[in-house]
Amino acid sequence: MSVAVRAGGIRREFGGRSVLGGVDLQIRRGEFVALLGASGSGKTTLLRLLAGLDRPDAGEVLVPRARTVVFQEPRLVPSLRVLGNVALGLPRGAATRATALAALAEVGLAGHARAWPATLSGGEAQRVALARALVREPGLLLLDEPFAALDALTRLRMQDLVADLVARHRPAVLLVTHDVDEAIRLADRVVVLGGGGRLVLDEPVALARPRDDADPGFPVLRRRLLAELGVAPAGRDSAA
Ligand SMILES: Nc1ncnc2c1ncn2[C@@H]1O[C@H](COP(=O)(O)OP(=O)(O)OP(=O)(O)O)[C@@H](O)[C@H]1O
Repeated sequence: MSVAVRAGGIRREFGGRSVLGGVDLQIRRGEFVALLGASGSGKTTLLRLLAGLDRPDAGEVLVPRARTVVFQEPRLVPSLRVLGNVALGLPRGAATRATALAALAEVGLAGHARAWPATLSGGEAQRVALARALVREPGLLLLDEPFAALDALTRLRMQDLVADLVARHRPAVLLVTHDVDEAIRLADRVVVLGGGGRLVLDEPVALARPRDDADPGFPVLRRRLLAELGVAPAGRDSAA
């Protein structure tokens, strides 16, 4: 399978302080990679470099031309209705309207096309942000803790929705998350960014889908990742 993302020797420092100390990361087309790491380890910095929102001090970043980012907050334009937000930046016309409506239907919000962002719940607004990202058929979808602000039940539903959408559209995905279970549930591979701003673990997730922690492999991988993150002593099953 061909490569969608090729990042090699990526370095980034801020004010003389090294944040990324030489990151090498490849993501194949259609592959879902979750990025874990302690707070401040540089996850968002790496995501921003792949998004083209920032430039590395050294190293090479090759990414698909079509990239979209979904952030922790939905970042909808309050003065545009839901449909206008999904179609924002696309050529106006019947074809765009039809694809934007189809994207809204995919996230279960076909009935909200004419609603204003202020009237949406947090989960609904984030689903609009997902529709806006997917309507562009990106080769690379970058998700920066997109479910972190949602309640636990909504978060689980959103994870299922993202799994479905990604299976259908097959973009390469980089998901930044603090949630080890979320990473295991969704990703084909989990990578961990360590203290020196380098990837210290790159682990395939070889569990059958749909995934849940009744699979004996789930807690084994959870323990391994938590130990790598320094969150829990190896041997404990429960998530942090
Ligand atoms: N534009 C910037 N200017 C100065 N420092 C920055 C900038 N962007 C990031 N940093 C610093 O780089 C470090 C890594 O930040 P980053 O947001 O990438 O970490 P993170 O792993 O995503 O953290 P978290 O999990 O808490 O969101 C932090 O110390 C942060 O203060």
